[in-house]
Amino acid sequence: MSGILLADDEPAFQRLTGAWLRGLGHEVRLVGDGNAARAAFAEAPADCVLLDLAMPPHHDPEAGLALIPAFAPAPVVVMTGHADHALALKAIEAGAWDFLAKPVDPDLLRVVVARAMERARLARELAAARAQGGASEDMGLAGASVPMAALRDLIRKVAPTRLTVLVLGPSGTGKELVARALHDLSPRAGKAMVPVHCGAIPADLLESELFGHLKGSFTGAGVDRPGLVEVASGGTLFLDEIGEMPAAMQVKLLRFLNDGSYQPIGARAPKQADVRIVAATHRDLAAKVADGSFREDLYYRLKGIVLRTPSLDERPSDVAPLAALFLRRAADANARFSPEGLRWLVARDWPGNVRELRSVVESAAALATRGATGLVVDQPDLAFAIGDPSEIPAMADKDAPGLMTLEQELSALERLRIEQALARTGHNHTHAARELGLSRVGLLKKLDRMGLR
Ligand SMILES: Nc1ncnc2c1ncn2[C@@H]1O[C@H](COP(=O)(O)OP(=O)(O)OP(=O)(O)O)[C@@H](O)[C@H]1O
Repeated sequence: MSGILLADDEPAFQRLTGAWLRGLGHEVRLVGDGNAARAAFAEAPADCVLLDLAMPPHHDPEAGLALIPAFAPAPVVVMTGHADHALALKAIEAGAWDFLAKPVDPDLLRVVVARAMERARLARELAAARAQGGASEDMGLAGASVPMAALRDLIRKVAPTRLTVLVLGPSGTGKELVARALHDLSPRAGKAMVPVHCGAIPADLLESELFGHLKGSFTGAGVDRPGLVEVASGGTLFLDEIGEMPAAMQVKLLRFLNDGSYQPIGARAPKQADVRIVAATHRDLAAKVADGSFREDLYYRLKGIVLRTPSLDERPSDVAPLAALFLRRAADANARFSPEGLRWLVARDWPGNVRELRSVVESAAALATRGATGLVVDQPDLAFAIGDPSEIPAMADKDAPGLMTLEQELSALERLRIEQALARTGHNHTHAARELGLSRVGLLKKLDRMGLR
């Protein structure tokens, strides 16, 4: 059984929300308290868990927070009272995937659940691919170009060691996939690989996130919580966006790298963990060292082994095979590009690299027409997916610039900017909203208005 597990103690909310989600085609199981939720999940995991934080038997949000890890690896969406922003933040810190304020807006619920289900689907696909091929020949890193083959060779050499690795390369070039491959090809493959996005966690939470805390060590620390280094024990800790790590944490990380010791917040004695560190950034770390925002000693400690992920314009021969791979994954084995579509893909620049290519191909696959021989993705589908009206024959009229009113032109521009931000951020609404200077809710409203959700 998969689908959604909805845990909430209000019968009316359960009934209405359950019915709404079922109406959207999801399978939904309903439970009314924390213990039942844990038991239901243990019996049959769900793709996504919707969790009210203050349920019987404790009616205590801290107890609700403590439940979250029991649902791993399913994404957990917590539901909190309207004014409970601090609680929502704690829930995210405790590993929740997203949160919804009550009363829950049904449209927001639909989007949040769709995102969570998508994540679960990707995790399943990945697990299936791994189970099929173990560490497959291309290690999940597609591309036959010379730089990619060289990168895979290096990964094969470095993976079995326990050396710290720094992965450098532009955004969207597969740095996280490299970390994953290093882990999967190492003797640590049976243990966890724990990714931490150093830039996404507020500076004052990062220490507790990484090293854990003891109950009562700061306001809100209601229970002892192990840090991610402990969760990753025996495995790999992937520190993404290491360049964003606050200065105070850099010192503590250096100590951990040097002798494997760390101190949970509130603990009297240091602890030890056996963790391999893989760090990554798209930033110029040397420049950060020069301007004083990154510690030189940590930089040299990390820089022992550096792997570089090449941008797509350094390996144009990979564009077509990667696009074909993403299209097969998004649709089916018979899906293909029209010759014009393929030419367009290969001829353009991909500043957002593989992430952008993947997102454009996936959106275009959803828009494309299915003919007798299968799905054919044509150039206008791709141009529309990338949000460039000037490249869509039906919309572009370069000889008649006066045809669009100012309002039409502005809304086309607005749509273009939004679609580009979505493509760049892999359809992450929070990141796209930040990039556009909008609130997440503001962005979602615009997406609704434009029919883009
Ligand atoms: N060589 C590749 N083969 C298949 N998929 C790839 C490849 N490179 C990147 N991708 C896909 O592109 C997307 C971005 O990859 P990833 O998150 O690893 O990039 P990144 O370099 O870590 O980006 P950022 O610096 O923004 O965190 C993911 O969906 C990933 O699966």
